[in-house]
Amino acid sequence: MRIVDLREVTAPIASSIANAYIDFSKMTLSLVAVVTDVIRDGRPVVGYGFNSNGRYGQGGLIRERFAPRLLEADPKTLLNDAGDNLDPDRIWATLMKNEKPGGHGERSVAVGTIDMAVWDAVAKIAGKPLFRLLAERHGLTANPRVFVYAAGGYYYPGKGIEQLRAEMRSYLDRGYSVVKMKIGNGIEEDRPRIEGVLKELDGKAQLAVDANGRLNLEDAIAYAKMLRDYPLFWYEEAGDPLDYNLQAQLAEFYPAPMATGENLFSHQDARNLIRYGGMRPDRDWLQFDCALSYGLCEYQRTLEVLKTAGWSPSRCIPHGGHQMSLNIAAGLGLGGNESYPDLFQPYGGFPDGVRVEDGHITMPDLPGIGFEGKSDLIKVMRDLAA
Ligand SMILES: O=C([O-])CC(=O)C(=O)O
Ligand SMILES: [Mg+2]
Repeated sequence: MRIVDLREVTAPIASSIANAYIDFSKMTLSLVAVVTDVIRDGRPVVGYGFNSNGRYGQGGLIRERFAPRLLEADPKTLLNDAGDNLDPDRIWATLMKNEKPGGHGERSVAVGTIDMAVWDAVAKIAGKPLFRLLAERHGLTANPRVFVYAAGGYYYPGKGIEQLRAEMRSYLDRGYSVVKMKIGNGIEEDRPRIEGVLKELDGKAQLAVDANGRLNLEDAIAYAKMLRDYPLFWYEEAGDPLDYNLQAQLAEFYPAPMATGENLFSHQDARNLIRYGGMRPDRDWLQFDCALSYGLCEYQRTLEVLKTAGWSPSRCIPHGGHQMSLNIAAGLGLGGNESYPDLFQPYGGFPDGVRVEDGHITMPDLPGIGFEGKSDLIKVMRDLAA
């Protein structure tokens, strides 16, 4: 049993949306295929992975550094003790050989993308949905019903409050109970946007707001004072992701739930947020996204760090809207997952036929991560592996 190839293609996921920090006019992602010599149902098992939006494709790093490391390794060193499957942690250690600690950034995206494909292959070789495999490995009971919320509400050229309200209405109509919109371009602009959306929701769903790290301490506090007039689901990523002091100070001005963590890419950074960011385990939310942060092998270490600090995995609702985090949520008891109903296709979203009901989806029993159940996505994946 061995990995015979690792392929990468950098693909566009560009759109004309913008948050308070970046626009997505040149956004890309890496799609990878880990091809094995294991045969299931008459064809070789191929694991697939991609990074989520917000960081760009990592073709250079994957092709120059990580794929060669994996393909040059003695295949036996990448297997589990029983020799009947690949071992994700041994593969992870091989990928990260001769990498210094610290400075977690783009390489964490490259490794997270490959790691997703490896776990997909491992669950397919085991013949199980990844969420069931994960639950078994951790001695837990899987729960295929997962909370999801609808993320959107971007700034968009020429987009007025009426369009924003219509967008949010469409999420309500599709079964979501929590929706999210962007803020951070200025209180004068954002207050009427928030009030318009709340009016549209009319108490039938809750609203989360996301500043994408745009605000300095003074502005983050000014926003906090404005936002606490409204019953929000959460106030997300007010300031720079590494400014733990800002996050900690904000709690004095904002008693309601806050969320952050999508731009922290290692368990060490997650631990610093918990140690120094003043995050409150009884109400705040952690959004670490394995596809940007060294993958599920690292995410399991992050969950250990949280446990040690007294945090439940149910406080985690990852960023990114991909099926990998849906599997982790269903298998390891996270609080849910993000979803972008109208963006980043064909990568994000759910297998065909999966519907949102009362803000939840139910995972179908598909081997691996479940990409084979999403016809537009598996088509581009198979094109890469062909
Ligand atoms: O706009 C983005 O970069 C995505 C984002 O923050 C989120 O989904 O929370
Ligand atoms: Mg965000």
